[in-house]
Amino acid sequence: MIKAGIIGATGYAGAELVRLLTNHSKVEIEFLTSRSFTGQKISEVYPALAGIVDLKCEEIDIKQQAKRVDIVFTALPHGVSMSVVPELIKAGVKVIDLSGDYRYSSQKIYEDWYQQKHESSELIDKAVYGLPELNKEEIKEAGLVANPGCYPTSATLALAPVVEEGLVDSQSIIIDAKSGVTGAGRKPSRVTHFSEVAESFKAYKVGEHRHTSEIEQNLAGLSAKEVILSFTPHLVPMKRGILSTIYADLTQKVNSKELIELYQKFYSQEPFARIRQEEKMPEVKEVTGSNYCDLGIKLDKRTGRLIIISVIDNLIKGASGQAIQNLNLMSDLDEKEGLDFAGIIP
Ligand SMILES: NC(=O)C1=CN([C@@H]2O[C@H](COP(=O)(O)OP(=O)(O)OC[C@H]3O[C@@H](n4cnc5c(N)ncnc54)[C@H](OP(=O)(O)O)[C@@H]3O)[C@@H](O)[C@H]2O)C=CC1
Ligand SMILES: CC(=O)N[C@@H](CCC(=O)OP(=O)(O)O)C(=O)O
Repeated sequence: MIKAGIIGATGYAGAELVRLLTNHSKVEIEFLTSRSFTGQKISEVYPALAGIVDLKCEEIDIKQQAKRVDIVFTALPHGVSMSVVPELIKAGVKVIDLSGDYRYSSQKIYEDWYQQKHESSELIDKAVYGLPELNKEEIKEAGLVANPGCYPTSATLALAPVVEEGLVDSQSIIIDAKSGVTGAGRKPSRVTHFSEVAESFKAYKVGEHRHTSEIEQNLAGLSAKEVILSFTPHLVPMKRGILSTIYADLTQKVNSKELIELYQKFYSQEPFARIRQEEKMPEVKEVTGSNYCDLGIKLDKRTGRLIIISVIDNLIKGASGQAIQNLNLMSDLDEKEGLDFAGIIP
């Protein structure tokens, strides 16, 4: 059995890791950490786990915790992850970090967009970006995986096939994405509490969200040309899910059938990317509770513009499910282990 620890287990991403790992046949959870709930059982924090995982939350103590495990998930806010990851790596433990701290190959881009100094820049070159559909072989060999952000997962999977083929103008891309409120984490805030969010719908960080740079980095790796795009995130009154509507100008004439075939070919070996063939576009509820990213592709015949709809569950394919997919690859297991289930119906 692979022994795993989860640091930041009482947050939404950490708790989702706990929940999903209870169905993983090759992983045993060895420890969980939290500051606010030290000494309490995770099943007291989340009664849904009662009788399934009753481990007590511990304080972070890397020296002794690193000896007990093979792999650690760090589900901490960005800026905090980089204060624990170096010690874990030094202790010889594999790490999957869910924050933004190790997602960038350029320290400067990280510091510009996250507005903070990178405290462990020596690990930037060692970290592998954990998007299995694009980076599988590197992830298999990695000691430190930087799990992607939720919006970048949805947008990158939607655009990768056409950007790689040079079929879209890399400066014409517009990503209009909407997220459920769990994307902002469990910590309460004025922006996310019920009466602020319910029955409303708003754009935020317009023209300046940090995920713009992560998506650009991902697509630049596939494109022969510079990628500069517009990304606007929105908050919608639902708990989970992201729907991205993406627009891009085509560089050459292609028809809908050819586009769908391109996507099917690109993702033919990928168990968690599903391409819609029919007219009906994917909906958030069709992936909620699952690790799938569903993609709908449409050519707007009047404008000749490509429109892509991409849906994921932000806590699963956008965070904890993808982290388990990465663990499977790093551990030479079936990529689908512990994740092979449909979303919740309806
Ligand atoms: N929510 C989502 O949809 C996604 C989240 N992510 C990333 O995953 C990470 C976790 O996110 P999420 O679970 O939503 O966030 P939460 O705010 O829900 O949870 C954060 C966790 O970290 C702990 N924590 C917070 N501050 C500190 C600190 N200074 N020292 C030690 N522990 C701390 C919290 O517990 P306590 O305060 O008790 O210590 C809690 O367990 C973040 O980096 C986030 O950006 C990535 C993709 C999607
Ligand atoms: C709805 C909401 O607030 N979402 C978060 C993104 C969550 C995520 O993926 O963030 P990381 O890059 O920090 O891991 C945000 O916009 O900041």
